[in-house]
Amino acid sequence: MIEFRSVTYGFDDHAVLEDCSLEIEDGEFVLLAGANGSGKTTLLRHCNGLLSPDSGEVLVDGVSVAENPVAARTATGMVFQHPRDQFVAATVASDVAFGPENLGLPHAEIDRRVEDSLAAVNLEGRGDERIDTLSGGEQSRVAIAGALAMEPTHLLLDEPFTGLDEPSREAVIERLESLSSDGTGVVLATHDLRDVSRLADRIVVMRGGEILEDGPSSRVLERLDGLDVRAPS
Ligand SMILES: Nc1ncnc2c1ncn2[C@@H]1O[C@H](COP(=O)(O)OP(=O)(O)OP(=O)(O)O)[C@@H](O)[C@H]1O
Repeated sequence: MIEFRSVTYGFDDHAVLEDCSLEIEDGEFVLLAGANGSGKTTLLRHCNGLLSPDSGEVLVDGVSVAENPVAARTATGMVFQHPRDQFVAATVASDVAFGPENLGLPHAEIDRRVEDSLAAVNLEGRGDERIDTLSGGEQSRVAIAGALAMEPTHLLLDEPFTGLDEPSREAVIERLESLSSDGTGVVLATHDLRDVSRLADRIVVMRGGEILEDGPSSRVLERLDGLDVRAPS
């Protein structure tokens, strides 16, 4: 479980998160919705210790992220909005393998995870390519594969569909759907709820650093007017 307890956070003097409290159960599929600048990315970055609250606390599986960021990072696989920020190796397969290698897994298991994760994002057979020769959308898919390969309890994705073409978007949605039905928790930050709202158990809407709505998808979808979120048509 991921728990935010009264989390407040600011950049300089500018408050970005205000008293955010949220509990995300294992296996839940949660859409974190909100306009640009509403605080979604900032909230997600607290789950793995990239940011620490000015006040309040974030816990993953009952353990404070501030006290044990390594445990939090193992349990929560994060896909950043700008994938270039997260690459650590030169080629596709070596980047995707990096996380599982750090977990000390056997080679055969690492190879299996790399292969499965690349297939999930339509990049099978492209493991030897250099990341800096890929398009932006392909790089996004490598970043998603890297998080999938960690087989985390919760997968956290920040606007993962930006720049993806339709087949890749569909492949990723399909993969999220199957991961979710296999019990992986998914938290997907987006301002565009098309295609994904049907997958979610719950929608949390942020505005101005506050949690404005939090409830079952069907109920929240009826309350999106004026929240600058693109609703499913
Ligand atoms: N490094 C930073 N320094 C100063 N202010 C920042 C920084 N990162 C984010 N902010 C500010 O925090 C607020 C929330 O930003 P955040 O990126 O969390 O929003 P978001 O909902 O994820 O938006 P988007 O959909 O555009 O990614 C914005 O006002 C933004 O300008």
